[in-house]
Amino acid sequence: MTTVEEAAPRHAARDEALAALELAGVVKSFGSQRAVDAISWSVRRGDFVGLLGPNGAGKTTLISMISGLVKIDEGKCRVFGIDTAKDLGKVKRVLGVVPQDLAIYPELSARDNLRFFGAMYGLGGAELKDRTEDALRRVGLEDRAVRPAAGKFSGGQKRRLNIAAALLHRPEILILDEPTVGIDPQSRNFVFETLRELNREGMTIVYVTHYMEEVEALCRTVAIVDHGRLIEEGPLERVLERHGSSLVRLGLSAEERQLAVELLEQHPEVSHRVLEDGDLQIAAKALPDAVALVTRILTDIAPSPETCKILPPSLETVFIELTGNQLRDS
Ligand SMILES: Nc1ncnc2c1ncn2[C@@H]1O[C@H](COP(=O)(O)OP(=O)(O)OP(=O)(O)O)[C@@H](O)[C@H]1O
Repeated sequence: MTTVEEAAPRHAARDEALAALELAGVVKSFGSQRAVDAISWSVRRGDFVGLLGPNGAGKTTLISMISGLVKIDEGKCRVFGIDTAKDLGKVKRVLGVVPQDLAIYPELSARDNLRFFGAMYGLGGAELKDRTEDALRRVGLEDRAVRPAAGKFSGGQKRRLNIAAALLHRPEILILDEPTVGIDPQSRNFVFETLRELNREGMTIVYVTHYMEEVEALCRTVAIVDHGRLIEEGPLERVLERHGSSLVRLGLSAEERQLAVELLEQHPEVSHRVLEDGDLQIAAKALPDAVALVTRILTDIAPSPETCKILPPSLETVFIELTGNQLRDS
């Protein structure tokens, strides 16, 4: 039997300069809706990238195109230089995907699940045994290898098993779609540590989520999608520097808001915007600028606002500044 390593594309391992992932003008429509709208994006080899966006932004569609589950309407996708439209078989040997939906057999033990998935990748004998045990160790399920059946696992344990299944063929790039939705804190920590370890060993990781704090905790690079478009990307620190304003949100009456807007219009050093819910949002690169104006609003115009919220620069304020919305459903 040909092992996965024997069959892996040698050029992918040789050429260090190759991007792990390259998308060029990728489009996917469902009926009249463009779920993915001309996304061009590149992921460096060895990077740990957070792909961040609200529900419905197009994240799952995008990764389904990368893994060949969904056909690309327009554009090109390459994984380590291999075109997914031309040679999906080779792509699958270097790509691991952990889907949002669990793909495990509930009546089988964790070990038997992994042996089954490993056999599907063409693994067998001692190699399959070693890799199964390694995958169980990495996700912290060694003591649950035999009992109970996977169907009796907690939600977090099932997700960890799902991750283990994607590691068996030792992919060079791993894409995880919302791997921590609905899991307990212990499993979440395990998932985080597993991913950090894999990345330290050189695996490129794309972590898809709508939890900004997870991207801040884990990733070096961030890509933000909204309404099917890539609206920002780059090293986390640089993105925070570029857009990470301090924000103040004030809940005011219509009359107070009108007076506050008139005051703010005289101060171009801070930007302002009336949000969909009627709150007034004030953004400034330098927090003292915002505080000085907010203090004037609170003393002269609205001594008792309904709400007053201050947000220091974070991915949340980046997202709000870029889209005018909070990350929905987060
Ligand atoms: N098979 C499909 N048929 C029709 N519309 C679809 C299909 N798959 C996705 N969509 C639509 O495309 C848009 C993007 O969906 P997608 O699942 O890619 O977003 P997402 O960012 O992954 O969101 P979530 O975090 O909720 O999974 C949504 O409006 C969704 O309803």
